[in-house]
Amino acid sequence: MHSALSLSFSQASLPLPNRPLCSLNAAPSTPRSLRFCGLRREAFGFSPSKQLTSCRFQIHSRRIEVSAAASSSSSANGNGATSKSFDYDLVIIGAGVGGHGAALHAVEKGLKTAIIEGDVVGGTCVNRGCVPSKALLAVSGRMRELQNEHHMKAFGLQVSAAGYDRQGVADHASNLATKIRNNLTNSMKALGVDILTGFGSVLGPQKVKYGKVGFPDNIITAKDIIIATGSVPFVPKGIEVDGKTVITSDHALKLESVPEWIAIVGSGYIGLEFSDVYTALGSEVTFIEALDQLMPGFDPKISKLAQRITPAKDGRPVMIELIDAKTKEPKDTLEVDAALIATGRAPFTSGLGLENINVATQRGFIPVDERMRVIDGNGKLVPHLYCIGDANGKMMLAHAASAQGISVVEQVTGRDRVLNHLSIPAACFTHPEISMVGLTEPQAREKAEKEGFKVSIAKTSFKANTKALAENEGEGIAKMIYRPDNGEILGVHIFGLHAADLIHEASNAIALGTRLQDIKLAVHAHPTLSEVVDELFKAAKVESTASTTAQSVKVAV
Ligand SMILES: Cc1cc2nc3c(=O)[nH]c(=O)nc-3n(C[C@H](O)[C@H](O)[C@H](O)COP(=O)(O)OP(=O)(O)OC[C@H]3O[C@@H](n4cnc5c(N)ncnc54)[C@H](O)[C@@H]3O)c2cc1C
Ligand SMILES: NC(=O)c1ccc[n+]([C@@H]2O[C@H](COP(=O)([O-])OP(=O)(O)OC[C@H]3O[C@@H](n4cnc5c(N)ncnc54)[C@H](O)[C@@H]3O)[C@@H](O)[C@H]2O)c1
Repeated sequence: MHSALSLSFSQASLPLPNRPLCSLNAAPSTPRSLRFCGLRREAFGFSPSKQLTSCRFQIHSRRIEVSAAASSSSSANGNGATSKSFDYDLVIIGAGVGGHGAALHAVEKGLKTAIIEGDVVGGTCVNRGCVPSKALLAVSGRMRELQNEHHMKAFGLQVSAAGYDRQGVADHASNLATKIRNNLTNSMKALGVDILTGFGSVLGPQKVKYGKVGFPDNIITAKDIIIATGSVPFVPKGIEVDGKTVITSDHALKLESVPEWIAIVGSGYIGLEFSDVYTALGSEVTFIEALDQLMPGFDPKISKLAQRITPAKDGRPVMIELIDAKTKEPKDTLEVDAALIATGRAPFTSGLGLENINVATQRGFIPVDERMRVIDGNGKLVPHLYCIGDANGKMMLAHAASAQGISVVEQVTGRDRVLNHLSIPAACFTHPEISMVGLTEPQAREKAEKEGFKVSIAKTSFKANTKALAENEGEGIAKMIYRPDNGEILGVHIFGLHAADLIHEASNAIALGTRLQDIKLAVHAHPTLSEVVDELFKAAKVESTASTTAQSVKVAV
């Protein structure tokens, strides 16, 4: 498998420590225009700016700061009584979406639960991730539509020049983050989860301390402990982030400026979503990607299509070779107004006291088994200790963190549950959206070759979908990879209007083991976008000897 695929969307996106920018060699077969030592320029939007400012790089490391004195809220109704020997049944370190999901489920299961937070409730997703970025993307979607005269005319609409107030857009993002943060906090308080403020660490088996620097530590015991400490932006060595001209997503989400020309280093989720925002607000965006293709984690068909229609004002993406792959000679210097470093996320696991329980991290990630149980330095499971979310690196997505938390609570309350990560959907909220679940085609073919089964592909487009056409959004495709011998869905990839919502029919089918020969008989309302997925299922050619879901798969109840 090509190394690019190891950074798959459906797998952990490992940051690449100590990897200098542009240090990767492209595959020898790569065409000349793509042969660069991992550095490629792709300009979308306006033609290159003439007036450019050099970026200065400085090293900056980020630490979570304890924001408030250690305190505990009183336990209200709903939070169960613990067994006598422990302060709590469950203590969670980190109140991001993973910790929050686990806490709510724990209370539902009757566990006396506490959650320790060293910064603000909601973690990355709510404060510096999913939530504010989707608010910015909601604005970029509308801007795109209003700016697209052709699109508007096709509806018979006339719109005068669209404009925006930068601070107003920024406020929309920060207001939404505040609102969701309050919702999260209130939901835990209402159920009686004790929210303990301070930096938490593991003192020993079933023992945790938390507190603020300079204050005495609070020590609590728990029958089970979940580490859910998340991640921070990963910045490759040698790049200095100043928060103004060289920024990470933490800064970009505040939208303190809209640079005329911005280089985005890394073409993963963050790079793509911010390119959507910046281009809609008038910036020229240039991608710099270390691997030999843009969007290396996506199914190749989808990434090709997405690149082709990434909005470009002049319709011509510019591609410039910067460094020779073989000689490593610099070919060009890129001078831009700002650079967004979107090269992955690093786990935030330092200071957790892992040495007290003989746990060694792997590139910062906490090693866990398929049940999120922490593995120690001797390869043994640490009793009563779990790690969920970005900190274990299995799948750096908000809903994956939460689902892992729920699966841990299920286990500690006596119901064994192994989460199928191949059934967890992912979506990139660009315009149009991109979504996926399961394997990409190259991954599926590799697996098929190893395990000796056949792979088939079904494709449909949005072009014939009535709802999409009514919206003048006929550009888009859906692709499914499946086994013709038994009707198993291996992967689904959608690119088009509301792709992020459409993927769930496929992800639920994978999670429940539903086979194509059954789901293709299900009925979809007309006219809806979900008919795109219906068509995809109906297009599958499953061998007549394949048994139905009920006979072939045991669905857990
Ligand atoms: C720009 C951006 C956009 C994103 N968009 C999406 C999206 O649209 N959809 C999606 O699914 N995912 C998205 N993600 C990813 C998502 O935010 C993460 O996968 C998710 O937040 C991980 O949740 P978590 O609970 O593991 O960690 P986090 O959300 O990072 O939370 C960890 C919490 O633990 C606290 N903490 C850390 N150490 C300690 C300690 N020792 N003691 C006490 N507290 C501690 C932190 O302060 C933090 O509050 C996005 C990420 C970014 C950066
Ligand atoms: N919509 C969403 O669900 C969403 C949105 C944003 C972020 N996220 C999550 O946040 C995580 C971080 O996102 P991300 O986009 O930073 O990471 P990513 O892993 O998705 O993409 C990083 C990209 O940077 C490239 N890269 C790495 N080092 C480089 C270097 N030195 N020079 C040039 N390119 C380099 C990689 O090849 C890769 O293409 C992701 O794992 C994702 O799960 C999810």
